[in-house]
Amino acid sequence: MSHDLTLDRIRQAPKVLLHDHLDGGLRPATVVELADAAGYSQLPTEDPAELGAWFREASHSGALERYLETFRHTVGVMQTRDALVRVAAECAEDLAADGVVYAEVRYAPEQHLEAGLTLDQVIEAVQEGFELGRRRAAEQGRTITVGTLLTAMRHAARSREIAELAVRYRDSGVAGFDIAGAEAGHPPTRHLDAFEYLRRENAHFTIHAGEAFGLPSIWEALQWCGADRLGHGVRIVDDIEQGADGDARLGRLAGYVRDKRVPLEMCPTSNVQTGAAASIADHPIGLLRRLNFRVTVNTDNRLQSGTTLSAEFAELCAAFGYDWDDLQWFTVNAMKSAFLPFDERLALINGRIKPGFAQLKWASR
Ligand SMILES: O=c1[nH]cnc2c1ncn2[C@@H]1O[C@H](CO)[C@@H](O)[C@H]1O
Ligand SMILES: [Zn+2]
Repeated sequence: MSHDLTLDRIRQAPKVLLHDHLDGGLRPATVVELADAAGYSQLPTEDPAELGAWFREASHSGALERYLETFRHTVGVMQTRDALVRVAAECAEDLAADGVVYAEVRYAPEQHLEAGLTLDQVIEAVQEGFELGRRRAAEQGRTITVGTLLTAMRHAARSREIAELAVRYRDSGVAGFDIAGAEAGHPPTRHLDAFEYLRRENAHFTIHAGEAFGLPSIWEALQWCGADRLGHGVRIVDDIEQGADGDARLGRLAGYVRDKRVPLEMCPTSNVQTGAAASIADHPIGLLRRLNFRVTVNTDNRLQSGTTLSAEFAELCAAFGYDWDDLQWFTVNAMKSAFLPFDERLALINGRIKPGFAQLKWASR
């Protein structure tokens, strides 16, 4: 690793985040305060530092299903308008403080109805929170653009309804759609009507696929559902054969993913926690980057992983020796893959990302 790629310097780089869950990114202290306000008594501890450590440990179980159990506490305290506004505002502020200039943050509106909010009220509260956070960040000299992705839970049956909301709110801050939740036993084709509807509406969507389940999940997400991007997609390496000579041979599906430049939303720490990768050093991102797949780097759940986008990059630099050019490559990949109009993507690449990295490279000559 080049010695100047410290966490502090990486924070200064203008970064792009495509895969981050709103209910996986609360500050531990906020979880405690919201639980207190709502009379939620199921937290394992009320000490913020201990709670942060608890989330990291409980999420490091080697299984996605166990990892997802921790969300009962965050979703549990995100049931009122005020809570949703606060969590979204803090999310925008925290991402901006980490140097993120463009983010797409996802959440499942259907999980926030327990205290009587309607789906529309949930979406409007979250949008209001992001606008508040954006303004607070701007007051501190940090410009961030945040879009949201509406997630439908893959074990449930509301995907068509949520997809319709993603279309209805697309001019009010919603950038796209996603499905999440336990992957094994819940193939994306169960939600085909939602995806077909979105395609007819010229809308964008990503699908969590190839995380806890392998190639069939990726194949369905792309060839049956028509996903624009893959959430994780790590298991695409199962379709790549590495010869003793160091040569890689791509199967049909891996070849398709690379040829079509399908964006992979990779989340290294999360993948180690759920067992999708043995360690950061063993993470398929090393191979996929070498083979020039359209790889992007993401946080998934900052609370459960105790991470930030800068920290994910720092880990990758330590494991794979990445330099500023690599970090810029991941960032431009992400910006190119965003669910944002082409002219706005280009403006961020040329107006913020390239000048920002040029400055960092210049300073570390
Ligand atoms: O990595 C993941 N894989 C699959 N589902 C996830 C992951 N991270 C979070 N969620 C699920 O998405 C919901 C909405 O944000 C969360 O409540 C959690 O259940
Ligand atoms: Zn995710």
